[in-house]
Amino acid sequence: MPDRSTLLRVEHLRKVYESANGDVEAIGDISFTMHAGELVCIVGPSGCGKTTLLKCLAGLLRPTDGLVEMDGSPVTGPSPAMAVVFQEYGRSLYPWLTVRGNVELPLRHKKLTRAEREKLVTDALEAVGLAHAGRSHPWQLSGGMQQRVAIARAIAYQPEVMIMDEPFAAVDAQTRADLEDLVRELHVTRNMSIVFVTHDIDESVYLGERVLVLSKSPTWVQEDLAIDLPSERDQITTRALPRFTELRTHVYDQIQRAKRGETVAAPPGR
Ligand SMILES: Nc1ncnc2c1ncn2[C@@H]1O[C@H](COP(=O)(O)OP(=O)(O)OP(=O)(O)O)[C@@H](O)[C@H]1O
Repeated sequence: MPDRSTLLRVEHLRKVYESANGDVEAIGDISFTMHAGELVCIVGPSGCGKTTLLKCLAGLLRPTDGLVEMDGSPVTGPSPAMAVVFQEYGRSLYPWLTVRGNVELPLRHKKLTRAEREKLVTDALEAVGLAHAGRSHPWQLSGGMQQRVAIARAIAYQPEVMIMDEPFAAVDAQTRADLEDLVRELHVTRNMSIVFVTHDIDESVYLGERVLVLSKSPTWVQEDLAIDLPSERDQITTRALPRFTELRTHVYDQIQRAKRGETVAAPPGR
């Protein structure tokens, strides 16, 4: 049985950017919790504050108000319990290091023996199907393979939660499908807890056990939708299920409402 204890708690999170041209209230009031072993997707209209939310979760940005808690402790900065995978894999990998070197780099901050580091790197590269590519350099690999390296680096770090910000937006459709299946596999076989931000509605329904639909900015959680599809998913049969169509139509409709600024449920505390 997966552990369903509370892993991440977000309470009345608010973020206002201050700038010379005036303040921008990106996040209005967001609250939700996530259990260990869950895969939660976050979608919303363009510019609604998805990246801002993710940066607050990862401790890369300080909220204006509210609380992010990981395992019951406030997140006040980047935490070893979290690993972030960004869309721009090209910029997140070091071209002068080999694939193994890139995956190993963050582990140097952990108190591990060389043998332990080697084992974690080998295991992570196997998990993403790149056991054969350890001696290559990132620039010798396709975009999809480079993103696999970035995912391997996150896995090797053994975070309690992997946070992914539109990680497949820059790859072609076939590669994207393969990478989606990799994320499902990591979640199912390794019980990995994953927060996955995407602008792609079908992707959110295909991957998630829950989909949080955000309102337009200043953002709140317009809907927290349970995705009641079978845990075993594949690109052809799952996407052909009538329930898949119902769920993606529902999320699409919610996002259209969000864009129009229609209040579907009362924003908490507003
Ligand atoms: N550093 C900043 N200073 C001022 N305003 C900002 C800053 N970063 C983001 N914003 C504003 O905050 C709001 C939310 O931006 P954010 O990038 O978090 O949204 P997003 O949903 O990730 O966008 P996209 O759909 O384009 O990926 C937008 O109005 C944006 O212009």
